[in-house]
Amino acid sequence: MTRDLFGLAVVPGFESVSEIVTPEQERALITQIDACALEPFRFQRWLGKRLTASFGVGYDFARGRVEAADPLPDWLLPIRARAAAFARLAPEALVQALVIRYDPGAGIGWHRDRPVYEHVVGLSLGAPAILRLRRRKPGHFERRSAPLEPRALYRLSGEARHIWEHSIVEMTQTRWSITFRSMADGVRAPDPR
Ligand SMILES: O=C(O)CCC(=O)C(=O)O
Ligand SMILES: [Fe+2]
Repeated sequence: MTRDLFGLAVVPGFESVSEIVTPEQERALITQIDACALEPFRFQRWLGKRLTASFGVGYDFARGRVEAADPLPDWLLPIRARAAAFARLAPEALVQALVIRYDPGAGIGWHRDRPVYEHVVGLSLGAPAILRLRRRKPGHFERRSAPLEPRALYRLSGEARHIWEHSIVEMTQTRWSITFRSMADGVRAPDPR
């Protein structure tokens, strides 16, 4: 369990593990992500600054449903295996991989991941970032934050996944991430493309 400076658990259900890949592997992963057909995150007329590509399963925000995406490329499979081991899941349960590049000025606003997914496991690459967490309390938000170190995996489950919202402030240096997700109980992954 990740703890803050005062030794408190950041939020139950947030866990991380450092140095899951070497700096050489990190560079190779970044090269692979940059070679993907990255597109700005779009929602209706809103255009996000972060660049993304989905594998396995995509999400159509306009229709509010999952859609088929290209299968996971081979270079993602060893990382998915490690992410699954960390989260104590079968690798095949992590049906989605979302790769993101946050150039300077790009971040991600407050949200909880879509309820069609259950487990969320992410690998951070490039510049370090802070994952901000908040949950609504009467009249205020309770807030926490957790470091996202490059080459570290983190996991959101339980309370951190379902109750708290998370966000990342606009980056000043480039960060890349790979987020794996499983489908929620009773939600079928679309047939692969
Ligand atoms: O970049 C990250 O590590 C987090 C991305 C995220 O929160 C999301 O895609 O839902
Ligand atoms: Fe998220």
